[in-house]
Amino acid sequence: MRVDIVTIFPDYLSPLELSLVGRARARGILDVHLHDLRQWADDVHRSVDDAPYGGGPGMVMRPQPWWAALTEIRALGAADGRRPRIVVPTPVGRPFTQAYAADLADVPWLVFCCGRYEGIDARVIDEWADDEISIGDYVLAGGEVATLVILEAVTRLLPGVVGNAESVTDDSFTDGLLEAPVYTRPAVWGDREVPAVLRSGDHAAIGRWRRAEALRRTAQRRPDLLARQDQAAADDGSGGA
Ligand SMILES: NC(=O)c1ccno1
Repeated sequence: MRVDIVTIFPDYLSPLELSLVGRARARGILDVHLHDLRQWADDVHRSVDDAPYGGGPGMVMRPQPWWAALTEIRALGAADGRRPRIVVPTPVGRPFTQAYAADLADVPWLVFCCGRYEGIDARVIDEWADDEISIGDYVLAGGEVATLVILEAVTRLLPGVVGNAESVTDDSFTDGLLEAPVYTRPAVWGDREVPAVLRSGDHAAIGRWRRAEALRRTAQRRPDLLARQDQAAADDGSGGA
């Protein structure tokens, strides 16, 4: 997978050199290119923002640098007919979910546009954005942190990135539920003991316990996920969660 990231703060993306994503890059599974938006700004001051039409607080990112940047980046694929999927992280986007991450993990070329200030001129979004994605109902100072979140969730789904493929398929949300609690040694820690079933060696019972705990946790913390499962089950005629 190729990933291009356009930002006015390339250093904000330095965590992409570390850990899981860093290892995926070192192994050639992920090919990341960072671009400073200012290199495309057409004025001597390399300005990327201007006052908003209609007034209001803050500044808006100008269309010219983004148009030039995305035109040049998209042209990289022209020779062999490749076209990137262009993603804009924004609080007004579609909610990012595990399913969305799985969708993006199948895309060979992603381009992330990291907005700043009050956002990017709407004409850029209208023309260029394939996806506007929100990682949650809150506002960040820019799209860089959201890009890191999205990229980590996507990268761990790429073949060969996570050693034990099962740890990906057993993730929270993969089956629509929150994951069951996890434990490791020692069996007793203070006055707290690991549930006996997990030390029983009875894999069928352990599977039942984990499913029951996942359902309990999901009902307690995210009843909306259960409602979504029930609706999906009703739609395809199978039983509920
Ligand atoms: N909530 C978000 O995804 C976001 C992206 C940029 N600012 O906020």
